[in-house]
Amino acid sequence: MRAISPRSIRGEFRGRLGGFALDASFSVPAIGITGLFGPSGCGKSTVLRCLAGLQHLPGSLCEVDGDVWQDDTTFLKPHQRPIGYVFQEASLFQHLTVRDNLMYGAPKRKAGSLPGDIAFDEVIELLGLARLLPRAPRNLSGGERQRVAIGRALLSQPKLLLMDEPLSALDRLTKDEILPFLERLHARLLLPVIYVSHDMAEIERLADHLVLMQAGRVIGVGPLSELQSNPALPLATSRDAAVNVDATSDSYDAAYGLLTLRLDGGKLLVPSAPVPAGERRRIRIAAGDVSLSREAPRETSILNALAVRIVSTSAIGPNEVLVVLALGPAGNGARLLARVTRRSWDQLALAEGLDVFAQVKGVALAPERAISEPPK
Ligand SMILES: Nc1ncnc2c1ncn2[C@@H]1O[C@H](COP(=O)(O)OP(=O)(O)OP(=O)(O)O)[C@@H](O)[C@H]1O
Repeated sequence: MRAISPRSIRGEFRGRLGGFALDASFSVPAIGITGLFGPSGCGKSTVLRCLAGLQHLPGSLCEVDGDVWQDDTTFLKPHQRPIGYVFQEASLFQHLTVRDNLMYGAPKRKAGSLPGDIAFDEVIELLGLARLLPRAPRNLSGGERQRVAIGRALLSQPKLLLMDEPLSALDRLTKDEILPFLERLHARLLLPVIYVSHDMAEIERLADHLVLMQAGRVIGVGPLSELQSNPALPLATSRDAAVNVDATSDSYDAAYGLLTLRLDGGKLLVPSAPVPAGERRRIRIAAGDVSLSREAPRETSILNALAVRIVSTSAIGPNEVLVVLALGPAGNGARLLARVTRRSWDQLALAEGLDVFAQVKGVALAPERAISEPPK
């Protein structure tokens, strides 16, 4: 008998849709946000529709947190699956107020009355909806409409929230307005989310885990930073390759406006407004902002020079080398990427396994983000 894994979301979806062949298998933790990422047409929305039961591919498997939604003998219809679904464009009922839209689809019991329920007031507060409650949908901006759609999905008390490119219909400014709301949801709610996007910037801000797709297949599954630093995957070799690392704020130097962040295997100094000690923040370090040196750099204006070990290398084109680095003197801390010229690689006689120094020219600190605890 096949073991059902609690606290995980498992999908094995196979089949043909017209000329498109899907063969996508993954297992991710049933906590936090899992990004489903890949180029247009690779099958992301189809996988989401399979999870929702909107697409039935016989012979497939779907298990969520210990419950079987699909196997050889079971196929739960969409309304039998405890899911919330947020689409690209919010489809609100025009004849209902925002309050009534929010309560549409909510279970008849009082929200918050069962353990694990998301309370009405909490949703209103998290999504900043209080002043919108009496309004009609036609009097809302695109961003406000999408926040209401997210609130409505949450109040249906789902076990899994599916979001299909929820920001892609919005302009840049509106996206930036909504992202902090999504980050707050992520920090405060335990609800697992599968988040489809083809915008890596969104994935980098929100996702804990990633399912990477290409042409109907899953080509990588795992924690975001692991996939970002895997040279066999296209994220690491792309022009704007970067690694996102979760760090903890340490001391703050008010005289220079510099925050010390602790990360697995090292410390970084980042220009920042004051941040209380002990706060978890996500940082982004681009491969192009990391250079290597054999000696500990002295008399340099670069704030951060970290002891690292060279884990692996691969050529990118004829004149560049992608270097995977591990922080810490023992080379077992957080991973970073560096992109150096082949000439520098040869001149410095760099090699895999060597202990060197990584000079980090720029670190982007996420504006404000409490990171949910990783699964036990
Ligand atoms: N019911 C269907 N019949 C035939 N082909 C389909 C059907 N549903 C999806 N497809 C095809 O499957 C492929 C994957 O579509 P899907 O919408 O899942 O991709 P996607 O990765 O979400 O793309 P995008 O980012 O552009 O939304 C596409 O080529 C699409 O035309």
